[in-house]
Amino acid sequence: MADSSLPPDSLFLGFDSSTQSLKATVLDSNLNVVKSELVNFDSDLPHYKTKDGVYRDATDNGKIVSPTLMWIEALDLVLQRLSESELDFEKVAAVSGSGQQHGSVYWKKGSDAVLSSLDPTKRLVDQFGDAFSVKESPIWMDSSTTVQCREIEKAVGGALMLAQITGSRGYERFTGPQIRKLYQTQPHVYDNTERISLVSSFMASLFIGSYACIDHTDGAGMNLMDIKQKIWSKVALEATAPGLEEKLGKLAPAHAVAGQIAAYYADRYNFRKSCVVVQWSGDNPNSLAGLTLSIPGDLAISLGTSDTVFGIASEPQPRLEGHVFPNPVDTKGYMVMLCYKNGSLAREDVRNCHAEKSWDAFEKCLEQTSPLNGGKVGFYYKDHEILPPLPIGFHRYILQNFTEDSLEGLTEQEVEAFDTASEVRALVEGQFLSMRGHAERFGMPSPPKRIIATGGASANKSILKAIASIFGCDVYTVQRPDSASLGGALRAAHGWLCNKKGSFVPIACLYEGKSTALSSKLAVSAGDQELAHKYSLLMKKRMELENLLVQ
Ligand SMILES: O=C(CO)[C@@H](O)[C@H](O)CF
Repeated sequence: MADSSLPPDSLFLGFDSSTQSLKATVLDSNLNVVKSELVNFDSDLPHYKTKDGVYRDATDNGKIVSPTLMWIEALDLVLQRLSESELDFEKVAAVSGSGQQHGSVYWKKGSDAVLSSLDPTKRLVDQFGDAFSVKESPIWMDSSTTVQCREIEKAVGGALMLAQITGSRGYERFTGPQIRKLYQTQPHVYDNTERISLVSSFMASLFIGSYACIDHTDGAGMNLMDIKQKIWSKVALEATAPGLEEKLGKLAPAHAVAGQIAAYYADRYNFRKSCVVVQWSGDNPNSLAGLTLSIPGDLAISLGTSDTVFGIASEPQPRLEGHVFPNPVDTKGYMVMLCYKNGSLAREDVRNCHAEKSWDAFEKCLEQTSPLNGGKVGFYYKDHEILPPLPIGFHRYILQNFTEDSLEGLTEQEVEAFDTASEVRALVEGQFLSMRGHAERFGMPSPPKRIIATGGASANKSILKAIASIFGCDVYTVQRPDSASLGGALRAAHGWLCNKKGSFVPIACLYEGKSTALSSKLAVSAGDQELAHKYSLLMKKRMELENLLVQ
């Protein structure tokens, strides 16, 4: 394996600009976490008046956005907090990070001049007040572009064709449909936009003081990039909006250096001038890196604002469900993923409605109820769901003649509510039964060799037990639930090493054989296989009920 030595006294700084917060993680050259900071948008930046980091526009069906300047001010604040924690910025050799996928930032004409002349005596947020043609960025929770999805699909030859070209069929949250909606509804704003960034490349641009490229992995979350050739797809661009390629700029590999850190950071925070900024990428791709997911049979489940299931694949096999992205840390491989919108916010909603707003009470409800929930099956869509594409709504069924061992003669009765404890279990089992059902439909390993769980809810043992029972495999966790910012720091080190070697170096050479913050440990052993079989029957019934809801 190549020499993986990182300079002994160097640090690697990773960020995660997600839906609700901006996190920072600092790794030393042994890949141990030496510092971490977090800025929560709602509580630390209350003057933006977001809820869970977003604005839900009640009038425009499904429109969900976030104030672009809030993300910038969060960066000012997290750097200030790192400075107050006495981080020696001079030791930082490389910076990288992750951004929530699909979100888009619209730079007004002339803003490259602002980026390239930042005044170190001022905060960043005080210098970008007039830099954006769109002040509130559409983000991944938005579901207002169904029309644009169908138009783009039709123009390229259908949903499956778009998936085969770009890795996904048209999805409302994807950047291409969002751009098309802007072009159609605000053409003057579109014309006045000189660069369109993803959240990932937007944050990288702030660090290098010029427009950063979009990377091959996050670029696959746009319905615009050819995932095999890793170039912009001409047919997809033309189906979306005119003159788009010029506004997107060039693509680059996720491990490439986006640029040298801007003088602003050396002057204001004492970063070394030679500090490199490695391409940022999407949050889930960074989590894949942070979890060191490299075994084909493994699956990761990330329990954050969104819930995602992802793994690696050697060949892209896009379908009408799910997503395929180039692997951010393997130039030949791919990442496969499912995404759910009703993740942590749905769990919090059920906790608040049925478990006294307490995670302890939530956990007690799970412990007081039995696996399979006596045949009580629920669908909890507080927000418009992605998988399956269903509107806001709650659906509850009690399976009649439920024997756990057979679907024979099984009928279902729809009800308004379950008892409190069953509501909690129905939500949890419903989320993971759906994941298992759609993972199998997407061709993901079933059962997986093991599941590595990350994200806030991965600290909840009862939830991990449900995952182990439903998937019938061991469940591992990592030391830290913030795998995206950890992945950002690891990718900073990886990109630094590739840059030093002048060629791609397998990321495993950084951590193989070492015990680091990236190591995972067994949290819950696989449930008994008989129970997993019973869950497979319940899953089949649930998928039938879901199909009826979708029709
Ligand atoms: O839309 C998603 C992935 O496709 C979400 O997981 C966002 O990346 C969350 F920020």
